[in-house]
Amino acid sequence: MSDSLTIGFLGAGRMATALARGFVAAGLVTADQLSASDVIEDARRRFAEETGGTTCETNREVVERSGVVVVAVKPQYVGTVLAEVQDALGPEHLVISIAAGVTLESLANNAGGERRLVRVMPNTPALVQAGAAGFALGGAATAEDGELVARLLGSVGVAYQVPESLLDAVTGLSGSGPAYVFQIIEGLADGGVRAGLPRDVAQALAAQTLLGAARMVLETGEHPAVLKDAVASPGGTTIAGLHALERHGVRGALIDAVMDATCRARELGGS
Ligand SMILES: NC(=O)C1=CN([C@@H]2O[C@H](COP(=O)(O)OP(=O)(O)OC[C@H]3O[C@@H](n4cnc5c(N)ncnc54)[C@H](OP(=O)(O)O)[C@@H]3O)[C@@H](O)[C@H]2O)C=CC1
Ligand SMILES: O=C(O)[C@@H]1CCC=N1
Repeated sequence: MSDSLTIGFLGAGRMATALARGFVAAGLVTADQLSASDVIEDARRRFAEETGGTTCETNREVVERSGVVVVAVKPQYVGTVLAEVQDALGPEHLVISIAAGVTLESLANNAGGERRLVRVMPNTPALVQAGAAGFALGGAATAEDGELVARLLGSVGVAYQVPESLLDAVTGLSGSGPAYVFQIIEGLADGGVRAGLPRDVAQALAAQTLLGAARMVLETGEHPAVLKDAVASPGGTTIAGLHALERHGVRGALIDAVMDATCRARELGGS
């Protein structure tokens, strides 16, 4: 933990709260090093309750209290928020935007080209230290800024530095991905209930199965197809289930989901 690290969120919504809670749970900061502003009083109250951080009435106040300023409003409000705080931002600030699609160029236009800017795409599992994020540094960001961002995101999951051109793909895959997986868990649990299991048991088995399978991919380093083949006995149950998934085009649906979300991120960024 660094006592001098102060992190302020402009926008105290779901992603800001997930990151802030994750940073505290990881021991990276204590609650008194966090602050957030939001136009919605309820969002400020929830941020304070869930993170223990300070909430401010204005975005400027957050900027004045913070070394790291995280822009966590919806993409369409990023320009307005940055323009509002532009003259409170100085060389002492590292500005991190987590907004889908919003480019470093657009951030620089609104925050000032000389500002140290980093574009990040996190995801909500940061809340439970299982986040997956990508980031790209703006022109004025230093190598130390990159290290700090890697440390921040690394404290709540994994983080990859990528060329900015790939951040929309990161958004379509891991930024939006938790929602796809929640839908898959819901569907598996429904299947379990359909087959006669109690709902709570079905949901726990579904979620644990995803967790276990994901850990096997990460920890064995095997190709998922190899691990899949090891589950499927000849003429057995698994190949019957896999056949159903193939009939319904599950892999194609997932590829489409990532591509559609990536395209939407590009649209949000104006390209
Ligand atoms: N949720 C997720 O899983 C992820 C989100 N992101 C990105 O994070 C950003 C925030 O998303 P999310 O947390 O889901 O959104 P939320 O709507 O939960 O949070 C954004 C908050 O900012 C408030 N806000 C709007 N305008 C201002 C303003 N001028 N000053 C201060 N606060 C303001 C919002 O109010 P209002 O509702 O009126 O807008 C809202 O409470 C987005 O840009 C999104 O692309 C990135 C990765 C994952
Ligand atoms: O749905 C969205 O636009 C945001 C960005 C990635 C996840 N949630």
